[in-house]
Amino acid sequence: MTSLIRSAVRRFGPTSGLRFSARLYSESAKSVRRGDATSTSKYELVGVVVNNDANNSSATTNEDVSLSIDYKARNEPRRTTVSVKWLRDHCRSDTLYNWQTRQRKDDMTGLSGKAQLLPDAQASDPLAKHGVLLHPDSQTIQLNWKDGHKTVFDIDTLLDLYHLPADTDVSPLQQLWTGESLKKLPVVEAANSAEFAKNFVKYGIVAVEGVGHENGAATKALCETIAPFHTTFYEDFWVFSNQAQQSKDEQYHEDTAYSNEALAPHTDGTYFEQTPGIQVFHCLHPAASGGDTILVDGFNAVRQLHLSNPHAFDVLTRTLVPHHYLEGEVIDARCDVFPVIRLDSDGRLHQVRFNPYDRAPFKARKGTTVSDIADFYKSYEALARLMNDQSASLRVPLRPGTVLFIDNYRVLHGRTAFSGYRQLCGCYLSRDAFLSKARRHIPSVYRHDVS
Ligand SMILES: C[N+](C)(C)CCCC[C@H](N)C(=O)O
Ligand SMILES: O=C(O)CCC(=O)C(=O)O
Repeated sequence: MTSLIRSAVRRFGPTSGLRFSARLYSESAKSVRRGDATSTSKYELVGVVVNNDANNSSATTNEDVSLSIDYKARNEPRRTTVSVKWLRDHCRSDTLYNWQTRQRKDDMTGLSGKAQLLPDAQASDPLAKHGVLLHPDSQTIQLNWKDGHKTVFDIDTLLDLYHLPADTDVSPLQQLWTGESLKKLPVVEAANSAEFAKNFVKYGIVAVEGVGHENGAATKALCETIAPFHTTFYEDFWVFSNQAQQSKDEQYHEDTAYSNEALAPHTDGTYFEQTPGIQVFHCLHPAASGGDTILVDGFNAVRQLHLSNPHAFDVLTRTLVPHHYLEGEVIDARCDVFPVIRLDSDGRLHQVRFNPYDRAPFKARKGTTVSDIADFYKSYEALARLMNDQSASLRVPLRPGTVLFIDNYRVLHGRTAFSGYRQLCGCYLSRDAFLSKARRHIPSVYRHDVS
């Protein structure tokens, strides 16, 4: 079956095939890309091959059919192959897609039966015999389905929906940094503002100055204007120090954060399934010496790892690492369902969960070999070295009045050892709630380019 179709395309050749099909199919299909109809195409549709990928190649109604689409990107010939099920599922016709709400209308109970092309034995064009029509004028591909529905994709919309973004590993709104490139904390006038949101999304850190520091009250009030608390067993808001154990006004837990020891860069809450998304620090009483805050762009470090040691990157995106929080013998929290590097479905960096201190015992798992474990340690160590590379970190002596907001999905924090009494207040805030409100300030993060 495939060989027949291929030869048909080969006989006419993609371009001539296009001319051929142009002769047969003059109607211009309605492009499914909404918005500026005059936008110039990013791609040039060259040709299509219908592949019947089923073993029993005699089946004509087999749903294991795919289209290989030949196109040009910046005049370079490319090919992508897409299942007809995908094409039916992503149809943007008003019948199958609610353009008002940008939601599909189908309940997915019958995709297999619906994703069947309608052959046309009378057609002379080899593609049309399989229910596929090319419309070169509108650079579109039309699929005629057995249930009578017609799907039309313009080549740009199809490829935008189907392909991963250009090989960028972060959102275009994020700017990765090192201490050397960023040099200082991004400071904004007001917390609940567009500037605050844009800087938080861009750098993963942002600070507000001039906040009252007699106690934690002004900081807490400020945080409440930004997002709901992400409450945990640490409660909503805290004031803590290295002498908290002796103080009735400060929160104390059995954790090195409540000491004067140095803390290497880490993210908090790796032992929660939902990691606290925003970490807030306000130093109310600086140490006699030391106690500087260390900040590292974890996404930048992970990108360096991807470039220098792709195998280690791969290991850390797929090895689930257990973390826990213990108070004495009691395990207050444990999570072992996430890797250190979480990618989103586009392959972009979504979250770094890196806390060497809070890792739980690495249990021997079925199917995990000793060399897998050795591989993991080599990979984790490689990332740890990048996270602790001093040239990568931004060192900030937090002072009373300056409140620091950290994206705990991306930026790691730590501190240098210190002497004397050092008091901080802060909290975790809901990152989802914050980002959902931020959309009015940074619409391009959320607006559909192609829905
Ligand atoms: C922020 N606050 C002081 C409440 C928590 C301190 C404990 C942090 C814990 N080791 C972690 O990394 O998650
Ligand atoms: O004391 C600091 O500056 C940071 C403490 C810390 O890492 C934490 O509370 O998670």
